[in-house]
Amino acid sequence: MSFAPDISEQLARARADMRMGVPIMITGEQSALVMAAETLTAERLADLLTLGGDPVLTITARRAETLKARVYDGDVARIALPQDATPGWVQSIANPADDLRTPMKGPFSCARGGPVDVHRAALQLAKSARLLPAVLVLGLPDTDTLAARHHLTQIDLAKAAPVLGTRSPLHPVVHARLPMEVSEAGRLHVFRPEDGGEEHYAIEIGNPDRAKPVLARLHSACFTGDLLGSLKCDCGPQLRAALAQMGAEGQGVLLYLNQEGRGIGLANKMRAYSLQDQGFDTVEANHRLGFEDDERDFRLGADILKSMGFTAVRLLTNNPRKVEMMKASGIAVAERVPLRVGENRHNADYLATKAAKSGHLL
Ligand SMILES: Nc1nc2c(ncn2[C@@H]2O[C@H](COP(=O)(O)OP(=O)(O)OP(=O)(O)O)[C@@H](O)[C@H]2O)c(=O)[nH]1
Ligand SMILES: [Zn+2]
Repeated sequence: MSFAPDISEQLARARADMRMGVPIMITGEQSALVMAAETLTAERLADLLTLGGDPVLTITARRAETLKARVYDGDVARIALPQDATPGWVQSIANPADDLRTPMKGPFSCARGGPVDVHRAALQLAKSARLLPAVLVLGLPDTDTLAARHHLTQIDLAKAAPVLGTRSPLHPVVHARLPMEVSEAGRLHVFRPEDGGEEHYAIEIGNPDRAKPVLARLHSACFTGDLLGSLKCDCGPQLRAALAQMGAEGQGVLLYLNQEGRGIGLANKMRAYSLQDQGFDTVEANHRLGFEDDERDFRLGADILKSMGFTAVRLLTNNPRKVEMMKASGIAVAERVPLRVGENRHNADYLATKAAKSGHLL
Protein backbone atom coordinates (compact mmCIF):
# COMPACT_ATOMS: atom_id res chain seq x y z
CA MET A 1 0.00 0.00 0.00
CA SER A 2 1.28 3.48 -0.78
CA PHE A 3 -1.43 5.58 0.88
CA ALA A 4 0.84 6.94 3.60
CA PRO A 5 2.42 10.34 2.89
CA ASP A 6 6.11 10.18 1.95
CA ILE A 7 8.66 12.45 3.60
CA SER A 8 8.11 15.45 1.28
CA GLU A 9 4.37 15.16 1.81
CA GLN A 10 4.91 14.99 5.57
CA LEU A 11 7.09 18.09 5.39
CA ALA A 12 4.35 19.91 3.47
CA ARG A 13 1.93 18.98 6.28
CA ALA A 14 4.45 20.19 8.86
CA ARG A 15 4.67 23.58 7.09
CA ALA A 16 0.88 23.89 7.10
CA ASP A 17 0.82 22.97 10.81
CA MET A 18 3.41 25.62 11.60
CA ARG A 19 1.46 28.25 9.69
CA MET A 20 -1.62 27.37 11.78
CA GLY A 21 0.29 27.37 15.04
CA VAL A 22 0.02 23.60 15.57
CA PRO A 23 3.16 22.03 17.09
CA ILE A 24 5.12 19.41 15.17
CA MET A 25 7.61 16.78 16.29
CA ILE A 26 11.04 16.31 14.80
CA THR A 27 12.74 13.08 15.74
CA GLY A 28 16.43 12.32 15.37
CA GLU A 29 19.58 12.19 17.47
CA GLN A 30 17.69 14.67 19.64
CA SER A 31 13.88 14.64 19.38
CA ALA A 32 11.88 17.77 19.95
CA LEU A 33 8.55 19.51 19.95
CA VAL A 34 8.65 22.50 17.59
CA MET A 35 6.39 25.53 17.16
CA ALA A 36 6.76 28.58 14.95
CA ALA A 37 7.19 31.75 17.00
CA GLU A 38 5.06 33.80 14.63
CA THR A 39 1.91 31.72 15.11
CA LEU A 40 2.35 30.94 18.81
CA THR A 41 -0.72 31.40 21.00
CA ALA A 42 -0.73 32.12 24.74
CA GLU A 43 -2.45 28.75 25.36
CA ARG A 44 0.13 26.72 23.50
CA LEU A 45 3.01 28.62 25.11
CA ALA A 46 1.52 27.86 28.55
CA ASP A 47 1.16 24.18 27.59
CA LEU A 48 4.77 24.09 26.40
CA LEU A 49 6.01 25.56 29.69
CA THR A 50 4.15 22.88 31.69
CA LEU A 51 6.21 20.17 29.96
CA GLY A 52 9.35 21.28 31.81
CA GLY A 53 12.76 20.63 30.26
CA ASP A 54 14.79 23.40 28.66
CA PRO A 55 12.78 25.04 25.91
CA VAL A 56 14.65 27.47 23.68
CA LEU A 57 13.74 30.05 21.07
CA THR A 58 15.92 29.23 18.09
CA ILE A 59 16.75 32.04 15.69
CA THR A 60 19.17 32.51 12.80
CA ALA A 61 22.62 33.98 13.31
CA ARG A 62 21.42 36.93 11.19
CA ARG A 63 18.72 37.79 13.72
CA ALA A 64 21.04 37.04 16.65
CA GLU A 65 23.52 39.60 15.34
CA THR A 66 20.98 42.40 15.72
CA LEU A 67 19.91 41.14 19.16
CA LYS A 68 23.51 40.72 20.33
CA ALA A 69 22.68 37.13 21.32
CA ARG A 70 25.59 34.66 21.47
CA VAL A 71 25.87 32.34 18.47
CA TYR A 72 27.65 29.07 19.29
CA ASP A 73 26.58 27.04 16.29
CA GLY A 74 27.51 28.99 13.17
CA ASP A 75 24.20 29.85 11.58
CA VAL A 76 21.91 29.16 14.54
CA ALA A 77 21.43 30.68 18.02
CA ARG A 78 19.37 29.13 20.83
CA ILE A 79 17.99 31.55 23.41
CA ALA A 80 16.79 29.91 26.64
CA LEU A 81 13.08 30.48 27.17
CA PRO A 82 12.46 32.06 30.61
CA GLN A 83 9.85 30.27 32.76
CA ASP A 84 7.75 33.45 32.74
CA ALA A 85 8.05 33.95 28.96
CA THR A 86 5.02 35.59 27.36
CA PRO A 87 3.92 35.54 23.72
CA GLY A 88 4.96 39.22 23.65
CA TRP A 89 8.51 38.32 24.71
CA VAL A 90 8.68 35.62 22.01
CA GLN A 91 7.41 38.06 19.37
CA SER A 92 9.91 40.72 20.39
CA ILE A 93 12.75 38.28 19.69
CA ALA A 94 11.27 36.88 16.49
CA ASN A 95 10.06 40.13 14.98
CA PRO A 96 12.30 43.19 14.60
CA ALA A 97 9.35 45.58 14.17
CA ASP A 98 9.91 47.21 17.59
CA ASP A 99 13.70 46.83 17.80
CA LEU A 100 14.32 50.57 17.56
CA ARG A 101 11.66 51.44 20.13
CA THR A 102 12.90 48.81 22.62
CA PRO A 103 16.54 48.17 21.73
CA MET A 104 17.58 46.58 25.05
CA LYS A 105 16.15 43.06 24.97
CA GLY A 106 18.95 41.03 26.56
CA PRO A 107 21.00 39.85 28.21
CA PHE A 108 20.13 36.42 26.86
CA SER A 109 21.18 33.07 28.14
CA CYS A 110 22.12 31.05 25.06
CA ALA A 111 22.41 27.27 24.86
CA ARG A 112 25.64 25.68 23.65
CA GLY A 113 26.72 22.12 22.97
CA GLY A 114 24.55 19.20 21.90
CA PRO A 115 23.09 18.54 18.47
CA VAL A 116 21.57 21.45 16.55
CA ASP A 117 20.29 19.56 13.50
CA VAL A 118 16.71 19.60 14.79
CA HIS A 119 16.92 23.37 15.33
CA ARG A 120 18.37 23.96 11.87
CA ALA A 121 15.66 21.81 10.26
CA ALA A 122 12.94 23.63 12.20
CA LEU A 123 14.25 27.01 11.00
CA GLN A 124 14.38 25.74 7.42
CA LEU A 125 10.77 24.61 7.72
CA ALA A 126 9.67 27.98 9.12
CA LYS A 127 11.39 29.78 6.25
CA SER A 128 9.86 27.53 3.62
CA ALA A 129 6.46 28.08 5.29
CA ARG A 130 7.13 31.82 4.67
CA LEU A 131 7.07 32.51 8.41
CA LEU A 132 9.59 34.48 10.44
CA PRO A 133 12.67 32.29 11.02
CA ALA A 134 12.19 31.80 14.76
CA VAL A 135 11.02 28.56 16.37
CA LEU A 136 10.35 27.27 19.86
CA VAL A 137 12.10 23.95 20.41
CA LEU A 138 11.73 21.66 23.40
CA GLY A 139 13.91 18.55 23.48
CA LEU A 140 11.99 15.52 24.78
CA PRO A 141 13.12 11.98 25.56
CA ASP A 142 9.92 10.47 24.21
CA THR A 143 8.06 12.22 21.42
CA ASP A 144 6.01 9.23 20.24
CA THR A 145 3.50 9.29 23.09
CA LEU A 146 2.88 13.05 22.88
CA ALA A 147 2.64 12.92 19.07
CA ALA A 148 0.16 10.04 19.15
CA ARG A 149 -1.95 11.56 21.94
CA HIS A 150 -2.27 14.93 20.20
CA HIS A 151 -2.21 13.72 16.56
CA LEU A 152 0.89 15.77 15.79
CA THR A 153 2.83 15.53 12.55
CA GLN A 154 6.08 13.70 13.22
CA ILE A 155 9.12 14.22 11.02
CA ASP A 156 12.00 11.74 10.94
CA LEU A 157 15.05 13.97 10.60
CA ALA A 158 17.19 11.28 8.95
CA LYS A 159 14.64 11.02 6.14
CA ALA A 160 13.91 14.76 6.02
CA ALA A 161 17.49 16.06 5.91
CA PRO A 162 18.23 15.03 2.31
CA VAL A 163 14.86 16.44 1.15
CA LEU A 164 14.74 19.71 3.13
CA GLY A 165 17.17 21.73 1.03
CA THR A 166 15.99 20.36 -2.30
CA ARG A 167 13.10 21.40 -4.47
CA SER A 168 10.13 19.19 -5.09
CA PRO A 169 9.94 17.96 -8.71
CA LEU A 170 7.76 20.20 -10.88
CA HIS A 171 5.32 18.78 -13.37
CA PRO A 172 3.48 20.47 -16.24
CA VAL A 173 -0.24 20.60 -15.45
CA VAL A 174 -1.80 22.39 -18.42
CA HIS A 175 -1.02 24.93 -21.11
CA ALA A 176 -3.37 26.99 -23.18
CA ARG A 177 -3.36 29.78 -25.75
CA LEU A 178 -3.28 33.26 -24.24
CA PRO A 179 -3.42 36.17 -26.69
CA MET A 180 -1.78 39.19 -25.03
CA GLU A 181 -1.22 42.85 -25.83
CA VAL A 182 2.46 42.20 -26.59
CA SER A 183 1.73 39.21 -28.79
CA GLU A 184 -1.34 37.33 -29.91
CA ALA A 185 0.79 34.18 -30.04
CA GLY A 186 1.01 33.74 -26.27
CA ARG A 187 0.67 30.51 -24.31
CA LEU A 188 0.53 30.07 -20.54
CA HIS A 189 1.97 26.91 -18.97
CA VAL A 190 1.28 25.95 -15.35
CA PHE A 191 3.78 23.84 -13.38
CA ARG A 192 2.97 22.22 -10.04
CA PRO A 193 5.39 20.75 -7.48
CA GLU A 194 4.75 17.24 -6.17
CA ASP A 195 4.57 18.47 -2.56
CA GLY A 196 1.57 20.72 -3.20
CA GLY A 197 3.67 23.88 -2.81
CA GLU A 198 3.54 27.05 -4.91
CA GLU A 199 2.80 26.66 -8.62
CA HIS A 200 5.00 28.47 -11.12
CA TYR A 201 4.15 29.68 -14.61
CA ALA A 202 5.82 29.98 -17.99
CA ILE A 203 4.58 32.44 -20.59
CA GLU A 204 5.71 31.32 -24.02
CA ILE A 205 5.60 33.84 -26.83
CA GLY A 206 5.57 32.49 -30.38
CA ASN A 207 7.05 29.08 -30.98
CA PRO A 208 10.74 29.44 -30.10
CA ASP A 209 13.19 27.10 -31.83
CA ARG A 210 14.36 24.66 -29.11
CA ALA A 211 17.70 24.24 -30.91
CA LYS A 212 18.63 27.92 -30.45
CA PRO A 213 19.11 30.09 -27.35
CA VAL A 214 15.72 31.51 -26.42
CA LEU A 215 15.15 35.05 -25.14
CA ALA A 216 14.23 34.27 -21.53
CA ARG A 217 13.40 36.07 -18.29
CA LEU A 218 13.23 34.59 -14.80
CA HIS A 219 10.80 36.91 -13.09
CA SER A 220 10.15 36.58 -9.37
CA ALA A 221 6.64 37.44 -8.23
CA CYS A 222 6.25 40.93 -6.84
CA PHE A 223 2.62 41.61 -5.96
CA THR A 224 3.36 45.24 -5.15
CA GLY A 225 5.38 45.97 -8.28
CA ASP A 226 3.72 43.68 -10.82
CA LEU A 227 0.11 44.45 -9.88
CA LEU A 228 -0.02 47.63 -7.85
CA GLY A 229 2.51 49.73 -9.74
CA SER A 230 4.68 50.16 -6.63
CA LEU A 231 7.50 52.65 -7.12
CA LYS A 232 9.68 50.99 -4.45
CA CYS A 233 11.16 48.51 -6.93
CA ASP A 234 11.57 48.02 -10.69
CA CYS A 235 9.64 44.73 -11.03
CA GLY A 236 6.53 45.98 -12.85
CA PRO A 237 8.44 47.86 -15.57
CA GLN A 238 10.86 44.91 -15.90
CA LEU A 239 7.98 42.46 -16.33
CA ARG A 240 6.32 44.58 -19.00
CA ALA A 241 9.60 45.44 -20.79
CA ALA A 242 10.61 41.77 -20.94
CA LEU A 243 7.25 40.73 -22.39
CA ALA A 244 7.34 43.66 -24.84
CA GLN A 245 10.79 42.64 -26.08
CA MET A 246 9.62 39.05 -26.55
CA GLY A 247 6.56 40.33 -28.41
CA ALA A 248 8.73 42.53 -30.64
CA GLU A 249 11.13 39.64 -31.42
CA GLY A 250 8.16 37.30 -31.95
CA GLN A 251 9.43 34.74 -29.46
CA GLY A 252 10.59 34.22 -25.93
CA VAL A 253 9.77 32.61 -22.61
CA LEU A 254 9.06 34.41 -19.35
CA LEU A 255 9.07 32.30 -16.21
CA TYR A 256 6.86 33.76 -13.51
CA LEU A 257 8.27 32.22 -10.34
CA ASN A 258 6.17 32.51 -7.21
CA GLN A 259 9.08 33.53 -5.00
CA GLU A 260 7.58 36.75 -3.66
CA GLY A 261 9.97 39.06 -1.83
CA ARG A 262 13.12 37.24 -2.97
CA GLY A 263 11.69 34.06 -1.47
CA ILE A 264 10.56 35.35 1.95
CA GLY A 265 6.87 35.80 1.09
CA LEU A 266 4.70 38.91 0.97
CA ALA A 267 4.14 39.22 4.74
CA ASN A 268 7.87 39.20 5.43
CA LYS A 269 8.52 41.55 2.50
CA MET A 270 6.07 44.01 4.04
CA ARG A 271 7.91 43.62 7.37
CA ALA A 272 11.09 44.45 5.44
CA TYR A 273 9.39 47.50 3.90
CA SER A 274 8.40 48.66 7.35
CA LEU A 275 12.06 48.36 8.47
CA GLN A 276 13.11 50.24 5.33
CA ASP A 277 10.85 53.09 6.51
CA GLN A 278 12.92 53.04 9.73
CA GLY A 279 16.05 53.67 7.66
CA PHE A 280 17.42 50.21 6.81
CA ASP A 281 18.24 49.26 3.22
CA THR A 282 16.79 46.22 1.44
CA VAL A 283 19.64 43.89 2.49
CA GLU A 284 19.85 45.11 6.11
CA ALA A 285 16.08 44.72 6.46
CA ASN A 286 16.25 41.07 5.35
CA HIS A 287 19.08 40.41 7.80
CA ARG A 288 17.28 42.03 10.73
CA LEU A 289 14.32 39.74 10.02
CA GLY A 290 16.69 36.78 10.17
CA PHE A 291 16.84 36.04 6.45
CA GLU A 292 19.71 36.00 3.98
CA ASP A 293 19.79 38.75 1.30
CA ASP A 294 18.16 36.46 -1.19
CA GLU A 295 16.37 33.21 -0.30
CA ARG A 296 15.40 32.27 -3.87
CA ASP A 297 16.34 29.07 -5.66
CA PHE A 298 16.65 29.82 -9.37
CA ARG A 299 17.30 26.16 -10.18
CA LEU A 300 13.57 25.67 -10.45
CA GLY A 301 13.67 28.09 -13.40
CA ALA A 302 16.20 25.79 -15.05
CA ASP A 303 13.95 22.79 -14.29
CA ILE A 304 11.03 24.46 -16.09
CA LEU A 305 13.13 25.49 -19.09
CA LYS A 306 14.46 21.94 -19.45
CA SER A 307 11.01 20.44 -19.16
CA MET A 308 9.90 22.76 -22.00
CA GLY A 309 12.79 21.51 -24.15
CA PHE A 310 15.12 24.53 -23.86
CA THR A 311 18.85 24.09 -23.29
CA ALA A 312 20.19 27.60 -23.94
CA VAL A 313 18.98 31.12 -23.21
CA ARG A 314 19.63 34.78 -23.89
CA LEU A 315 18.87 35.82 -20.35
CA LEU A 316 17.20 39.16 -19.65
CA THR A 317 18.69 40.17 -16.29
CA ASN A 318 21.05 42.45 -14.39
CA ASN A 319 21.60 39.79 -11.71
CA PRO A 320 24.82 37.76 -12.15
CA ARG A 321 23.53 35.13 -9.67
CA LYS A 322 20.77 34.20 -12.09
CA VAL A 323 23.36 33.68 -14.84
CA GLU A 324 25.54 31.53 -12.57
CA MET A 325 22.61 29.45 -11.34
CA MET A 326 21.41 28.82 -14.90
CA LYS A 327 24.85 27.63 -15.98
CA ALA A 328 25.27 25.49 -12.86
CA SER A 329 21.89 23.88 -13.55
CA GLY A 330 22.81 22.90 -17.09
CA ILE A 331 21.23 25.74 -19.08
CA ALA A 332 23.75 27.53 -21.30
CA VAL A 333 23.61 31.33 -21.16
CA ALA A 334 24.56 32.44 -24.66
CA GLU A 335 24.12 36.10 -23.75
CA ARG A 336 23.08 38.30 -20.83
CA VAL A 337 20.62 40.88 -22.07
CA PRO A 338 20.49 43.89 -19.69
CA LEU A 339 17.07 44.99 -18.45
CA ARG A 340 17.35 48.49 -17.00
CA VAL A 341 13.93 50.11 -16.80
CA GLY A 342 11.68 51.76 -14.26
CA GLU A 343 14.16 53.76 -12.21
CA ASN A 344 12.47 56.52 -10.20
CA ARG A 345 13.20 58.66 -7.14
CA HIS A 346 11.61 56.10 -4.78
CA ASN A 347 13.67 53.12 -5.94
CA ALA A 348 17.00 54.81 -6.76
CA ASP A 349 18.49 53.79 -3.38
CA TYR A 350 17.06 50.26 -3.70
CA LEU A 351 18.71 49.81 -7.10
CA ALA A 352 21.97 51.33 -5.83
CA THR A 353 21.98 48.90 -2.88
CA LYS A 354 21.41 45.94 -5.21
CA ALA A 355 24.38 47.11 -7.29
CA ALA A 356 26.61 47.72 -4.25
CA LYS A 357 25.68 44.72 -2.08
CA SER A 358 24.15 42.08 -4.35
CA GLY A 359 26.44 42.48 -7.33
CA HIS A 360 23.78 43.68 -9.75
CA LEU A 361 25.20 45.05 -12.95
CA LEU A 362 24.42 48.60 -13.92
N1 LIG B 1 12.89 40.94 0.55
C1 LIG B 1 12.68 41.91 -0.33
N2 LIG B 1 12.26 41.57 -1.56
C2 LIG B 1 12.08 42.56 -2.45
C3 LIG B 1 12.29 43.91 -2.14
N3 LIG B 1 12.00 44.64 -3.24
C4 LIG B 1 11.65 43.77 -4.20
N4 LIG B 1 11.69 42.50 -3.73
C5 LIG B 1 11.47 41.24 -4.42
O1 LIG B 1 12.60 41.02 -5.24
C6 LIG B 1 12.24 40.22 -6.32
C7 LIG B 1 12.74 40.94 -7.57
O2 LIG B 1 13.20 40.01 -8.34
P1 LIG B 1 13.77 40.15 -9.83
O3 LIG B 1 12.95 41.07 -10.64
O4 LIG B 1 13.99 38.76 -10.26
O5 LIG B 1 15.11 40.96 -9.62
P2 LIG B 1 16.62 40.75 -9.47
O6 LIG B 1 17.06 39.65 -8.61
O7 LIG B 1 17.03 42.11 -9.04
O8 LIG B 1 17.20 40.43 -10.90
P3 LIG B 1 16.97 41.11 -12.31
O9 LIG B 1 15.73 41.94 -12.23
O10 LIG B 1 16.85 39.95 -13.21
O11 LIG B 1 18.16 41.94 -12.59
C8 LIG B 1 10.75 40.05 -6.27
O12 LIG B 1 10.45 38.77 -5.69
C9 LIG B 1 10.30 41.16 -5.32
O13 LIG B 1 9.11 40.83 -4.61
C10 LIG B 1 12.73 44.24 -0.82
O14 LIG B 1 12.96 45.37 -0.47
N5 LIG B 1 12.89 43.19 0.04
ZN1 LIG C 1 9.18 44.45 -6.89
